[in-house]
Amino acid sequence: MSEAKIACRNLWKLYGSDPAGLLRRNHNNPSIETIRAEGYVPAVRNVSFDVMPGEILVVMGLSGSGKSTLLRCLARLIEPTSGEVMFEGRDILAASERELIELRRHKMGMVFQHFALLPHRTVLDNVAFPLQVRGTDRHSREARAREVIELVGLKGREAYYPRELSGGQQQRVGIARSLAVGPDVWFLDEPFSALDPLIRREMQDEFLRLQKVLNKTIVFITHDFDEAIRVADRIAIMKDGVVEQLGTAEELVTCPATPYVAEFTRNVAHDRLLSVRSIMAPASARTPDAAAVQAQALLASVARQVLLSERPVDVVDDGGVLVGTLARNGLIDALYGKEACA
Ligand SMILES: Nc1ncnc2c1ncn2[C@@H]1O[C@H](COP(=O)(O)OP(=O)(O)OP(=O)(O)O)[C@@H](O)[C@H]1O
Repeated sequence: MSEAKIACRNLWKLYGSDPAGLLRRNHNNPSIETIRAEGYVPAVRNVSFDVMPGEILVVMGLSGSGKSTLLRCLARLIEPTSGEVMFEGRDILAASERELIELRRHKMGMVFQHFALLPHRTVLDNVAFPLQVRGTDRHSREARAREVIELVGLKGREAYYPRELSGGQQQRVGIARSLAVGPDVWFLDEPFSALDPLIRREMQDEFLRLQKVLNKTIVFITHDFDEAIRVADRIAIMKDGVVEQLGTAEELVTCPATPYVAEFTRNVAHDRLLSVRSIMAPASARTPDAAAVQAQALLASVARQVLLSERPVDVVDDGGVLVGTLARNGLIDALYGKEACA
């Protein structure tokens, strides 16, 4: 039995007059050429993956690659054409409308790029709104709203109206609102895309800080690979509705499965992404050198030492135990040489 929080299997979403019929006529696996030739839009094609509890899965891809459709299918805001979506082991495609509403109200939080705050309500009322919808009494919902407002760093602005806040602050209100109901799962569709780069970075840091405290299961859409690297545990790269590769940022960068993935990851500075552990050579047990480097350190932070050392540098884990060595040529190969993909 899978322990995944969310699992989708063979998920399809095609737009057109009779997408289910198209799938049936083509053994549930029509080619993209057939789909297009018959006048259908291939939004999501045969996508399967698991999102584990506490994991941040980032979905990336160019505009139109199917990211939002996929995300909405996971929450069943859009009805998939076929396939399976399991939420905590429950088939949500079999859930009734009432069960779905309950699930979304209690278990799912959503934040979108253009988060529609209610303009005539204060920050406090905006954040408390989902609880009001749920029927929570005023005292409890306001207490909870104040708690999450503080969590996102907006304490003191409870009585402001959205128009009195900056874009970043408004997005924080959106985030607080989605957190008010205490969801287990968070769906974030380009939550920071509308913000300018500095604020965006600040929000990413804030988001990571929050996630450390909250430990949600998160599906996060972005079209920015730098953002993906910063926030993701794993990244799924989509093209024309298909997940071309799903893996850690390191895997995507060092072993891109397709030219499209390679194109996405081409400009990533390897030394700021790869850890010593990912390229070190194994070592047999012995006492490490005093100048050993940490296995989880980024290559950028150890490059000088390794390049200036005549001998391979020892690598130790958190506990100071020798776990490998890193030689100058190993570092040069990883940064400038040909990648070694298994
Ligand atoms: N209601 C709809 N009817 C027909 N086609 C649609 C509909 N919604 C989305 N599509 C198409 O499905 C494809 C995937 O769209 P989707 O919005 O999921 O892409 P995306 O990767 O999220 O793009 P963006 O980054 O621009 O938001 C696109 O070709 C889009 O035009």
